[in-house]
Amino acid sequence: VVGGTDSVRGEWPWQVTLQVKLSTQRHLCGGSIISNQWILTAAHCIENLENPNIWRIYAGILKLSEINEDTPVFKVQEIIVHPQYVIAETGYDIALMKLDKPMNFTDLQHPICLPSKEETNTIYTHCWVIGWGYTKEQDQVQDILQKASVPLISNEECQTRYQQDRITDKMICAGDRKGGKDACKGDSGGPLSCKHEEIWYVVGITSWGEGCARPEQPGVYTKVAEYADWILEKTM
Ligand SMILES: O=C1CSc2cc(C(=O)N[C@@H](Cc3ccccc3)C(=O)NCCc3cc(Cl)ccc3-n3cnnn3)ccc2N1
Repeated sequence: VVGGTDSVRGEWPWQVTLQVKLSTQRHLCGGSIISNQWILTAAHCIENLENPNIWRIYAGILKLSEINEDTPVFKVQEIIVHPQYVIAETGYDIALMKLDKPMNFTDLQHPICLPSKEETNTIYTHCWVIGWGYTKEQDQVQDILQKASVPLISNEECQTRYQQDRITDKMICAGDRKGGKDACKGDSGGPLSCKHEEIWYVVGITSWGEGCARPEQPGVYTKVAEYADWILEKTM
């Protein structure tokens, strides 16, 4: 996250770190707890990594350095990638991971609400991008979970910022016109979390953008409300 600050332990209890164990193990993407056995993330995180056995998921984490062999870890039983996904820039950048065992909810790890498809016209005014990603375009993954508040922008304005791409109604954009706050490498798959009438919703999934926090280049997120039916169909 560019332009963010350190989160407090327990501030984003739905945020998980999705890690890949090959010769070494490393944080690759963020994800959101949406039920005791399902994690919501981005389809692009799974590209060429479709084997469920290489994934390790950690919940209730503030600092990546707190993870060690004794840290409770979840393995993945099943990965479901949206069938229409090709690349992030053309949308359908959404995937589900089924945990190998149901998670016990605690103050530090519990789900975020899914927006319902009727809520595709709710005006969210209190949205945050969260992650362990870079804090500038050339950087490294951060130890402490970062947070930055970002304003949602209209698809019409977002389309003017991305003339080479089609900003569809299943995408949602966020960022200040002057730049300065945004997701960046390592944040993708994580939630764009918005508080509405005292309840938090995963309004977006961190997907793509032209650079990080550049002026007039907002972050582009998968609009979760547009996939409510798909998510329920796959997880119920
Ligand atoms: O230990 C390490 C060091 S290197 C490293 C890189 C990445 C990475 O590139 N992630 C990409 C996505 C990705 C995931 C898996 C494989 C390949 C790529 C990302 O987050 N991409 C974020 C995309 C993005 C989204 C928004 Cl909303 C706004 C701006 C951007 N960015 C534009 N340019 N950079 N970020 C993830 C984990 C990593 N772990």
